[in-house]
Amino acid sequence: MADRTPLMAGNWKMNQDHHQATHLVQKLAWSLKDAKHDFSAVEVAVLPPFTDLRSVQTLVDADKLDIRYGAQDVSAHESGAYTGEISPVMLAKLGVTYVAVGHSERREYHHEDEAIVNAKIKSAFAHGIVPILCVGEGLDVRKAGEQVPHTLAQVDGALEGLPAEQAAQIVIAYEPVWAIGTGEVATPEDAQEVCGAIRARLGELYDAPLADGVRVLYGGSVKSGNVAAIMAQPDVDGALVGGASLDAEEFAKIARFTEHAGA
Ligand SMILES: O=C[C@H](O)COP(=O)(O)O
Repeated sequence: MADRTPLMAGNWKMNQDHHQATHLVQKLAWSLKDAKHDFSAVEVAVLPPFTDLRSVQTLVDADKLDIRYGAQDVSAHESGAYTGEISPVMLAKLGVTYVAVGHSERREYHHEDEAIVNAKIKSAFAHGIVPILCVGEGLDVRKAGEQVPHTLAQVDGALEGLPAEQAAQIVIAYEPVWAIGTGEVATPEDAQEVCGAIRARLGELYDAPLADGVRVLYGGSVKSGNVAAIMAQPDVDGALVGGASLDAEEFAKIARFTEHAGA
């Protein structure tokens, strides 16, 4: 198995103004420093709202923090008459490493389909930003036992036409919609079933060594108390954390999941 560095990414969603963002990142950095966190062993990233990114960049640069940061969405276009959208060129200038693409809240409230997700992934890569592709099923699909084919269809659509050198860098987050913000965490076996299927599909679409190197995250009500069991699964390489990432100490504990296995 490839040596995949786990990634813990905090998706703040529409929370925290730019002053609060600075405090939250500072507190997270302190918590991780106190714990002597090894960022080469577990990577830590935050995805604040667009309006916070400049403040986070300034703090990370000034304090030389090892915390990475990213955006929650990106336009498929570089510039032009797209009111309200944010260009990948602008994000690259802000030093973002990652961008979430196709989050279920974007799919639901902004009607993003596979073609848009695919275009946004290509737009991010064209400017050196690594997409965190979000996929996952709703409750109806889960009840019908169709979670794997549903999620793989999303993966197929999102990756269409993506060259292997880009696919090799992508991060894919499996987030069952019924487990997001509900406290309903999927069992570790549920997470493994779909994360393993995603990796197998990458092997079919590209090749096994490429699939072996791609990080597949789980997201949905991840907390310090359940992260270790999820991370023990062979095809889960990290977590996309929503609510719990707004609490610096809790998110630091999630990043330090190896310390509280069995908690
Ligand atoms: O992007 C993060 C996911 O939507 C999970 O959110 P949550 O941890 O609040 O359930």
